[in-house]
Amino acid sequence: MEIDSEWFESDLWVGKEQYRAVLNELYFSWTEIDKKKRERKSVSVPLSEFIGVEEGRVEILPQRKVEETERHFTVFTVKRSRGGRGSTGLWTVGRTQFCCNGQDLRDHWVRHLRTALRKHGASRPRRLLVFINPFGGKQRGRQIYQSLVAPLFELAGISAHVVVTEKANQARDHILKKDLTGFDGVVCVGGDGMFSELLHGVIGRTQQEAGLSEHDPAVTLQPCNLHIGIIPAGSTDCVCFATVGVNDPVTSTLHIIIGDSQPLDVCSVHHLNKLVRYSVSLVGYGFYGDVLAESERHRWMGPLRYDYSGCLVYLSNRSYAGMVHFLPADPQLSSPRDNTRCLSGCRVCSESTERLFPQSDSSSQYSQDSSQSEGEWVSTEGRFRCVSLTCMSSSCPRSPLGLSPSAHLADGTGDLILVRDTHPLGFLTYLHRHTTTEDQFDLPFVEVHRVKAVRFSLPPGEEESEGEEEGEKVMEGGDCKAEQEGERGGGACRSISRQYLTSGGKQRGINNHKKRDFLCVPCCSRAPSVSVWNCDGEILPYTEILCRVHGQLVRLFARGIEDGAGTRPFTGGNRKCKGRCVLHT
Ligand SMILES: Nc1ncnc2c1ncn2[C@@H]1O[C@H](COP(=O)(O)OP(=O)(O)OP(=O)(O)O)[C@@H](O)[C@H]1O
Repeated sequence: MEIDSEWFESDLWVGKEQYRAVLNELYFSWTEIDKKKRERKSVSVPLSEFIGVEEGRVEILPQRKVEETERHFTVFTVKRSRGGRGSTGLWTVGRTQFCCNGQDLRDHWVRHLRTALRKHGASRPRRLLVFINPFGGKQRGRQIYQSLVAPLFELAGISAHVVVTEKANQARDHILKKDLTGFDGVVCVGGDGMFSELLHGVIGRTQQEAGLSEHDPAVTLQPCNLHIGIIPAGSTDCVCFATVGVNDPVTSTLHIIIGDSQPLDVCSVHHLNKLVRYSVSLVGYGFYGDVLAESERHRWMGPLRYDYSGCLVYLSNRSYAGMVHFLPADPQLSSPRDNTRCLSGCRVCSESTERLFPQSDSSSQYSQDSSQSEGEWVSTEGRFRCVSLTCMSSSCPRSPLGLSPSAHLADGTGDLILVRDTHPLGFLTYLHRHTTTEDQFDLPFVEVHRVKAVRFSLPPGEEESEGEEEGEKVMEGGDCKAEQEGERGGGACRSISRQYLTSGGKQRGINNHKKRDFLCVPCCSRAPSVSVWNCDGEILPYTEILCRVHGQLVRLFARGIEDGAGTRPFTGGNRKCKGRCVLHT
């Protein structure tokens, strides 16, 4: 029966059918034996997608139920949910109950399967630090964790230390300051805001340990070893959607359990020599900044505020003067208009690994005082409807292909989209194309560039005043000191955005725009000459910024979007995404 230590096979029963089951070094498979049947059922599960094995007849979800019998064992595997057009990206727990002809054989199977799992699961996490935001989304974080995630972690033999947060930035500070020895990863149960906390914590901690200053825009940041997992439970789960293909807690849990690893580019945002924030999806000025800022004034409206603000901002018909300098990426490697999609196992991303950390002295390139003459920087100026930098496609339910459909998750570049001032109908066409498959870059007033860095400045005479900035909030470890800790919906920059709006923008030190009354009604207020930056759904306190893409800086427990699963709508939560990914009009 036993061939060698890797192989094991015997006859087994599933229900009333008899099967020949085989375990080899890569697969566990079982094939129907009935000789009369023409088409015999055969199932083969790669060990990499094997979750666990239990003695007896066992159910895990929706509730754990165990029927202890001597001859049965139950295996749990990843099961892909299939729709009409193939994989949907949604994973469920596959469960098969096997019956043996005696307890000895049952015990042999359980032992062999557990040994095979241990052997092939070297990259799987054993110990995780989990942060639950009890107030995220529909406030179901705790329930989602207890009913869907914890039982699967237990089945897979993962031990989790759980922290239910009591205030904003607790997760970030915990990661920055506490002993993390023995943890293989950190997981958040919440939305994009919680993910951002983990992102800042993990990056900050790694740089601290490497003795690197995050405030130096020229420094080559140390890639982070600690993986980040996202269990979607927020009102916006765009990062999860973009890296897994769906926002489903069970799917994300299974990606964590099997130790999937998706590297992710991160964009650092600096003002002078201060780190302002990290972003993984959108850094947007003009329209996207205005929509976010405007929506903050209407929080009382709930999710409707995004649609309302989108319409209001569109009707206000604004454009902003600015100077954009960018460092183009190598056009031989990929292009934002090459009609490719970054899918699981993406060739462009995997080939980029070798060239991501060049040993060049690039400090002068990233200085905010650098001019076009230095290096390969390109400059352009004018009036823009919006200036957007995205490190991923930023697809979301309203924009299934995203802000930049061919952007890559981990190739060390971002896509810079410049939408120049145009007539309202032209801009509406641009916005509308995000919701269809029409090429949004095929418009005369739109430019897209694949870049490694971007610097934005105001035209001469409109610069931010340095003196006033001294008294402003200074970012430490990627966030603002002036945060209002514990505030629901926290995030330092969110509190800034409110302060900013109530103070008419004075604290940002904009020279020429003494009072910023933002939008009153579309045409009754004098148009401001500066907008604000929307950085993954948070308002930045500076206008003149330097963005730099750090290739594969962090790793998520994910594998990118599997082929055929890219355009599935959100499975839960609502359809708002705060102009983090794409507009709400
Ligand atoms: N216990 C807490 N109390 C208040 N705020 C918290 C708490 N825990 C985390 N936060 C903050 O709440 C913010 C939003 O959380 P999260 O992203 O999980 O939910 P969300 O519903 O998607 O949020 P939103 O749509 O308001 O951004 C995060 O920026 C986080 O810093």
